[in-house]
Amino acid sequence: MKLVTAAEMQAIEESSVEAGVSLDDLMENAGLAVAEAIRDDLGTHAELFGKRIVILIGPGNNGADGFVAGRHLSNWGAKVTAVLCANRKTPDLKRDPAEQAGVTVEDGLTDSGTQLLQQRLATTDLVIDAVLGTGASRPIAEPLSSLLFTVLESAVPVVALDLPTGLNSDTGEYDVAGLPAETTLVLGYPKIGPALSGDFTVTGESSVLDIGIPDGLDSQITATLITADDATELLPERPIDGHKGTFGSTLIVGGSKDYLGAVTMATDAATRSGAGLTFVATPKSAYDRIGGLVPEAMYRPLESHANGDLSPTEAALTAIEMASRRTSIVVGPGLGSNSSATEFVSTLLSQLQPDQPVVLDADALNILAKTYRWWERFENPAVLTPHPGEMSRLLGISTEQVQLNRLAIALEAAEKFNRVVVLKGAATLIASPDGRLNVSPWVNSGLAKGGSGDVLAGLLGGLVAQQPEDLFEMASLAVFIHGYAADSARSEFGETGMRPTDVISRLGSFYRDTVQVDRQ
Ligand SMILES: NC(=O)C1=CN([C@@H]2O[C@H](COP(=O)(O)OP(=O)(O)OC[C@H]3O[C@@H](n4cnc5c(N)ncnc54)[C@H](OP(=O)(O)O)[C@@H]3O)[C@@H](O)[C@H]2O)[C@@H](O)CC1
Ligand SMILES: [K+]
Repeated sequence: MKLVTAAEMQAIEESSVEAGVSLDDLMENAGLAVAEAIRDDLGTHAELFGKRIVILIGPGNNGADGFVAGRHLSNWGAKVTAVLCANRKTPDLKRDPAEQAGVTVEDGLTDSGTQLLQQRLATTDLVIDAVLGTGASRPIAEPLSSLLFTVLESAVPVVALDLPTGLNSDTGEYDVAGLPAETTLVLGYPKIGPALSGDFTVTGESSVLDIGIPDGLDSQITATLITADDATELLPERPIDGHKGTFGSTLIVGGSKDYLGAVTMATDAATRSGAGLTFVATPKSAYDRIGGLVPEAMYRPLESHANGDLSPTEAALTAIEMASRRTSIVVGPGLGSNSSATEFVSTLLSQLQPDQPVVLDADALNILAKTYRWWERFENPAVLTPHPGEMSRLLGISTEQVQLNRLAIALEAAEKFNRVVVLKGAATLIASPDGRLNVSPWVNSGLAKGGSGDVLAGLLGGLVAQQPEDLFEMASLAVFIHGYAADSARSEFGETGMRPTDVISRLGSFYRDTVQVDRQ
């Protein structure tokens, strides 16, 4: 499912006009679709008759849509009052027809406006928020903030038209002076901001309404929300007569004397990915304590000094030998980033067969961030899986800068490094150097715990092992499956109580559920 930015929606509007569907057509379609959705939600025309509806009208086209919806609702028997929450341009083309259809227009901007609205709300069944849509451009100020607060206090149910006022369509940032909705009726395409924030307390339940945008214009949209159907399509084939060689093999390079859990979780996750074989290369100091912990995997120690640190040159030779017949390699979980680990990673990456796909996670990313123009030092196709802190180090900017514009940052990093980038966070983003961008539908604070990233890296390594040509697709699939399993862990333990190991044990559930659907 495509997700639009405000600028893309604007461009689509312009292309619609060129294709013969005018802005007026779109607004008429939008207003009618909103009115129909409200009527259908109530059940019948009879239910709508006599209902008291207040429409909050803003300064732009969102407000114009509100007038069109009000016109239809009034024609169908509702008692509609449009409350002006901003000055509107004259002539106000959608206002006159609405008034002719019986809509009462009141000015919310006068001194007595808020008081009048307060009285009216006492007998109002429904508020339609047509104040701001995709054109919101600055913080909400007086007198609008008081008007919106009056509505919020009244506890009358709110239906937002296109977006709840205060919710930024691109970033998902929410202005606390805004108006949360019970329902959001989204026009044409879902907006990317709400998907990125994942805060459904602001949008309530969303549905997307068809407003008659001509077909074929969505190629202008960069971002796609990954749906369960998309993920099902991406699952690597599992031929009935396949053997373990059919499903590829992954090598996980990680662990250190100080960090033992990360590589174990990545390995455990890889064994639930469907890959045929999982190998682990871990420093001798770690091998002595965790070697064999995941019984399905094959472990080998990497040469270490007496103090437990890697012996970089010999260890890299061993890892390269182990990597030689593997169809994917994961580097990073728990590896540490001291000088031995840094030299080891540099040597390993520069000597791998250049067509071998690599998943770079955790400490591998911190090591690369310290390496001058690392992206030119090896040729291998790769997926990088940074969290915002790791991304800030990779790009040399602050974490706040990353968080403020995650979409652009993910795309910029993918293009600059010429690698697939998974920018983790609420609604993880997957960006490809060719400009494609997928958005995870999962938002789950239960994943904000040490170990979640290791699980994702191992799962991804195992998926890439099965389909090494399709890094963007496998990264998107891994993020989806990881989120799906985490959702199941959340239903059992809650966001507070769930652990990364609970996610691992549920990684198989998406395959199981999908296969069951397939066979029904
Ligand atoms: N694109 C499409 O295909 C279609 C779009 N459609 C509809 O159009 C909507 C977008 O319309 P829009 O561009 O007129 O923007 P909208 O949100 O109504 O308001 C912009 C106005 O608000 C003002 N303003 C900004 N921030 C503010 C603040 N904090 N407090 C107060 N004022 C503020 C801003 O002022 P400015 O920034 O210019 O100073 C400007 O005057 C879209 O959501 C959908 O409903 C459909 O009808 C048909 C198909
Ligand atoms: K709105």
